This record gives sequence, structure tokens and C-alpha cells, in this order.
Amino acid sequence: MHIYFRINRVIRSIYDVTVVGSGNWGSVAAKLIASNTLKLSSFHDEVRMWVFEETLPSGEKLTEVINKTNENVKYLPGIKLGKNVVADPDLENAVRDATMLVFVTPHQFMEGICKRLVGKIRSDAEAISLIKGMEVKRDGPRMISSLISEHLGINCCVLMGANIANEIALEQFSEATVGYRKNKEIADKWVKLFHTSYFMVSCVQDVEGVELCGTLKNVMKALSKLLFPSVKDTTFFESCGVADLITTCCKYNQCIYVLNGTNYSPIITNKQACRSLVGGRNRRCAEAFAKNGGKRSFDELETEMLQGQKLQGVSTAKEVHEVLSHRGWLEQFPLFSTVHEICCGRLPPNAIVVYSEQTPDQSRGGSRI
Ligand SMILES: NC(=O)C1=CN([C@@H]2O[C@H](COP(=O)(O)OP(=O)(O)OC[C@H]3O[C@@H](n4cnc5c(N)ncnc54)[C@H](O)[C@@H]3O)[C@@H](O)[C@H]2O)C=CC1
Ligand SMILES: O=C(CO)COP(=O)(O)O
Repeated sequence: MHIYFRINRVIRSIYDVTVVGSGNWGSVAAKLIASNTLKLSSFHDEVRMWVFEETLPSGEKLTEVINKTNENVKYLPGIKLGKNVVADPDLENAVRDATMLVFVTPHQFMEGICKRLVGKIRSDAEAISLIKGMEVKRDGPRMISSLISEHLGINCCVLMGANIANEIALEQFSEATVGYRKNKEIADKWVKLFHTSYFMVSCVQDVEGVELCGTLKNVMKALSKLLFPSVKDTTFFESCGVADLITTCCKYNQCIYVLNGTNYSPIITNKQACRSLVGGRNRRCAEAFAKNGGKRSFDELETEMLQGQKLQGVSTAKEVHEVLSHRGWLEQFPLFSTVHEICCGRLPPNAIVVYSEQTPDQSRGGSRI
């Protein structure tokens, strides 16, 4: 029976989708995809979702509860994922038949995951990364899409944009950009898999540009282009660019921004959403950090405020700092250096408005205070 289905799928080119990751965004991605696989004949209905298994305070396994209730009670409570989402705690089993692999875990776990997957996936599989972050190696930065491609020998697109998982879960309007390397047909397939009436997806031929926009929160076009000269200027005007920057920094995201002279003013479009949502996790934790004058560390705030969800901003600031330091570029990018120094408690939060035009060494000297 299994062989019949497998042959049938190959003959009719029906794609099998597995989502590797089941946090806040991972669970919402599975929900989005599952609503589409039911409608589109080119995809197998079932969407497998790999769950990093954990035991809940009730003593039950998270995977069992997801499969029983159709909800990720820890990372996305109150939202039904769709009955065709199947949670699987066995990584190898989850990816075995997949022809489309969606990677969406915190970036610090990806190297370990990739190593476990070597030789365990189909050679014709295509991948996409929804992950923000980079790895730093001695010879420089490595984006997560490259990590996936290099370890697994498969093509990897990326998807980043103006989106906050909790808002997409409530089917509030959001958007994203798919970045692809060469094959537009594959990018179109990813667009089809993610696009819904409330989640608008488009694609551009610029993997590094899209991924750096998501990772660096778009603020450093100059650094992106220094690292990868192929990055296109136009990518910064896609959803992964300026729109994601606004979304990431904004407390209330259900707003339309109107250009008023040279300023953008927000018009709140959904008051109900605004009462229940307070923007992204990095923004929320950064606000708490600043309000405490930097006295409570990001690690402490992450544990207390996010209950298992992970911040990517603090480790990305450290990774960017390592790259800048290794390449001798610290002086060119004082904003990034200052952000890192604040995150590690070596400068107070208000240093962001004082020191961002000078190097950390100058700023420790206090010349501009
Ligand atoms: N949440 C959001 O709104 C958005 C998130 N992203 C990005 O998506 C990526 C994934 O984030 P989320 O799904 O929100 O995750 P999350 O931060 O909500 O959840 C943490 C996840 O890590 C898993 N985990 C913990 N220890 C692990 C280990 N040792 N090995 C493997 N997994 C482990 C947990 O089981 C959980 O699934 C991040 O790079 C994030 O920046 C991108 C856009 C929006
Ligand atoms: O990436 C985001 C918006 O695109 C928001 O991420 P966080 O919730 O992790 O801050």
C-alpha cells in the first residue's frame, strides 16, 4: 500500500511536505501550509511537523498532545493547526519521504539538526528556510540557507517578511518574500504552498539579500552588500526589507502607515488585535530590558517572558560583532557594535542614542557623554 502511494506520488509529482520545527512560527507555518495542501492537488494533504519532544507540566508528551488536540499547547496555544498536521518526534522519520522541507527552528540548533539529517533525506528534496540568523565560522559568516545546502546537498530557498507568527495565526494580514537562487519554478511552488488570502507571498531572485534582510532586521544595507556583493538594492523594498523592519519594531502591527510629508504615521486598523498583540518577541524583551535599565539580562527576560520561545536578536548581534571584528570593520558599523555591547551589559541601554556614531572603544572612553 505504502509503495503504491509512493509510486503514485512520483508519477503524478505530488509533493510531500515536512516542517522541521514546531515553535511559534513553525506551528503557524504548518497551519498555513496545511490549509493549502488540502486545496492544491499537487501536494499530499498530510503535513508532517517535527517536534523537539518535551514533557509538559501535566506529564504528557508535547507531540501526543498536539496530535490529540490539534493544537501546539506550548508554543501556539488556542490555535487549531488543521487535522492534516501530524506531529512527529522522530526527526529521521519525519523527513524520510519529504520532497519539500521547511526549516523553521531557532538558528542555534540548525547545525546539529543538519548533521543528524545527512544521508537521511531524499536526494530530490527541495528546502526553504524561515530562520533568521547566521553562523560564524573562521572564514566568515555562513547564512542558514547555505548551512542547509552544504550539509544536505540540496537547493535551499528562504522566506522572510513583514510577519509576526501570532498575527498570522489569527489570520491578520501579513506578507513575505521568497528568495530563490536560480530556479523560478521552485520559487513559485513555495509561493503556492504558503500564499493565502491573508498571507501575501511574492518572490525575488536574491537568496542572500532576503536572508540578510531578515537576519539583520534590514538596517544595514551596506553590511549586506559588503558581505555579499550580489545582494540587490531592490530587495530592500520587498516585504523582507523595509516592511519587515517596521513590523519588527512596531508595538502594534495592525496599522497602516501613511506618508505624511516626510514621516510615516500609523493608522491603527484593528483595535481588537492591538489590544491582544504587542509585536515581536525581540521588541518586547528589548522594551523590558531598557525599562529595567539593563539590570536584568536578556537570558533572564527570555526565560521569564517567552516560556521556551527563543530570542534570535541577541545571538545575532554577537555573531555580527564577531564578523565585524574578524574583518576589521568595527569602526564602519558603530550601531551594530553598540547593540552588541548593550546586549552583553557592557554599555547601558541609552548608549544606543549616544554611541552609535562611534566605536565601542571611543564610547567606553566616554568622549561623547
Ligand atoms: N515567531 C515569529 O514571529 C517569527 C519567527 N521567525 C524565525 O523563525 C525561527 C524559529 O522560531 P519559532 O518557530 O518562533 O521558535 P520559538 O522560539 O517559538 O520556539 C523555540 C523552538 O525551539 C525548540 N527547541 C528547543 N531546544 C531545542 C533543541 N535543542 N534542538 C532543536 N529544537 C529545540 C523548541 O521545541 C521550540 O520548538 C527563528 O529563527 C525566528 O527568528 C521568523 C519570522 C517570524
Ligand atoms: O521576525 C520577526 C518579524 O519578522 C519577529 O520576530 P521575533 O518575534 O522573534 O522578534
